[in-house]
Amino acid sequence: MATENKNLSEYDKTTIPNAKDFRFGIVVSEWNDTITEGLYNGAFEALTDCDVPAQQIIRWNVPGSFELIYGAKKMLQTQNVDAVIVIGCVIQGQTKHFDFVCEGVTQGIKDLNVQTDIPVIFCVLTDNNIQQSIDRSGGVHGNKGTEAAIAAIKMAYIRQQASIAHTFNQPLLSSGALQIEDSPRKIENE
Ligand SMILES: Nc1c(NC[C@H](O)[C@H](O)[C@H](O)CO)[nH]c(=O)[nH]c1=O
Ligand SMILES: CC(=O)[C@@H](O)COP(=O)(O)O
Repeated sequence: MATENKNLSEYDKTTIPNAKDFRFGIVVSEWNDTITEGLYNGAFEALTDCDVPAQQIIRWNVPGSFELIYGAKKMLQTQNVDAVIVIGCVIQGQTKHFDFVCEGVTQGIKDLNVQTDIPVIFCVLTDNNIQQSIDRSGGVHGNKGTEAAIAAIKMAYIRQQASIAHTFNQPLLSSGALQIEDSPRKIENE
């Protein structure tokens, strides 16, 4: 399904875990800042709508989308957060630079998700033109910042529940609910 068939701002609060105790880092690229500010506002408003206190949302700015990688890495290393959202807008220019920036950021953020324990949510528009960016940052297709905020809450919850499940050696059910048995299973290979 392409974005044009899905409004990025739609979410069902009944399907979203309790986020009031989570802390979120948001790293925002200053390139195409009219777009990235719109994405940030979508993310911030969705987080607060899901009961995340504003004081639990940390924002850092970086020059461009390529710097989102380092900014997110330092956020993870120095801040007590449950998830990080990186926000950028890369728009095709006259050269191949677009390709390298998009690929570099994609791979860099993927690497952070593999190498660290904190989920990093990819809220980077990679558009052919400014109109596509406008449409996806609060325009006709909704706001990708909103989508990213909801993803951040859900991934922070999975991280939290998976940690508890591991501690008690209990299964984490597909619903995301823990199945804590009366007496925790004997830990294998004790
Ligand atoms: N053209 C865009 C860029 N380019 C800048 C790079 O992201 C980076 O800051 C520079 O290469 C220095 O390392 N960045 C965007 O976010 N969006 C663009 O459209
Ligand atoms: C993504 C970019 O770096 C690009 O917008 C820069 O424009 P150009 O390719 O014309 O130098």
